[in-house]
Amino acid sequence: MTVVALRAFALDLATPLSTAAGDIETREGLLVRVDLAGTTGVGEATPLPGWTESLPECRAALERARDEGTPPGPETPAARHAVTSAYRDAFARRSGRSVAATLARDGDGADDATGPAASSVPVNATVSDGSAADTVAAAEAAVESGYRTVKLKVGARPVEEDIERVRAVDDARNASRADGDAVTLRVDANGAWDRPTARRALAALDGLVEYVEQPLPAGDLAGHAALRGVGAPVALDESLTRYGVREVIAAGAADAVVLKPMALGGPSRALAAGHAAAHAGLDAVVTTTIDAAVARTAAVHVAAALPGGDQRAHGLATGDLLAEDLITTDPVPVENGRIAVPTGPGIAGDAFDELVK
Ligand SMILES: O=C(O)CCC(=O)c1ccccc1C(=O)O
Ligand SMILES: [Mg+2]
Repeated sequence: MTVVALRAFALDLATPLSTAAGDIETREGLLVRVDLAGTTGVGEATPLPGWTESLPECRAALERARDEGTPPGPETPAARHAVTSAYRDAFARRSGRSVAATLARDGDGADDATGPAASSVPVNATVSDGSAADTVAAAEAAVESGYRTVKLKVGARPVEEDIERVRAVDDARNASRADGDAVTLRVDANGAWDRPTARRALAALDGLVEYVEQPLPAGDLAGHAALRGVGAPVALDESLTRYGVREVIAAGAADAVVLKPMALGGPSRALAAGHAAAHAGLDAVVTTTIDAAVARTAAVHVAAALPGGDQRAHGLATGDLLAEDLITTDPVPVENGRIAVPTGPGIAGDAFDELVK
């Protein structure tokens, strides 16, 4: 397999995503085209410092891959994501199957046969930090458009205000809920809290939210282990990226894990982490780092290939956070809170080929 072309892109968000770790306003990255014995594959690197290498480091790794044939290593996960997902694309296209079909078939070894990939996956709406009124309005709009899981960014304001925000959304969901039409809430603190604050939040949010994502800083595995059972379940995202799934499992630090293929080095690695989590009895959710269409679509295939991937909402509804995307027709639009998994060969057939010549 050879990297034959690179192309840089930059995309603004429609409105900045406001989180406890700062605002995300723009996403820049590179598209990669590979050749696998005459078959084309396209992949995307959209680095996000804090989660991955920087853009210059990513570009340098991809230029080395193109010019010297050196595969990007674990220190440049976004570059590795681009090359390995392009390879998955080409490999699947060669056999006329979708990436999800090839991933589900490959599994994580023979003992991990997981059955066919899901044909669609549920996704959560992603709601920025904001006032209680703005948060309720955004959550209601999401539910109105069909989402059944809503994730609120928390940790950017005093914890009592965040608890009030969640209670306000809960009140609204109970007031408007028709029978059998439950709405699930989850929150993401992006590592903002200290241990006492996290204890307070998890106790107060018990029964209100499905889980609290990354309540404590990434490095505090022991703190997360001690938080389990205090109240709402714990999901780890930044810690998973930093330590890997095996250390998180060994530390007993999480009830669920959040898998970002861009930060983990590509679809196959993200899927392997999901299998390891499932073996240990942990739920796994796939999300983007607010990627462009190629990586977002690749991540949908990963979610579809996970055991139980069609059960729990994934953080893949991030396309609408962008003001514009690489192509005008979204291959993975959200409809009624779900994304249909593309069935054509590869990530999305030849939909991306024109983008990187
Ligand atoms: O999970 C989602 O709903 C969307 C993805 C998301 O929140 C995110 C996007 C970019 C960087 C970090 C994160 C995060 O999950 O912390
Ligand atoms: Mg997160």
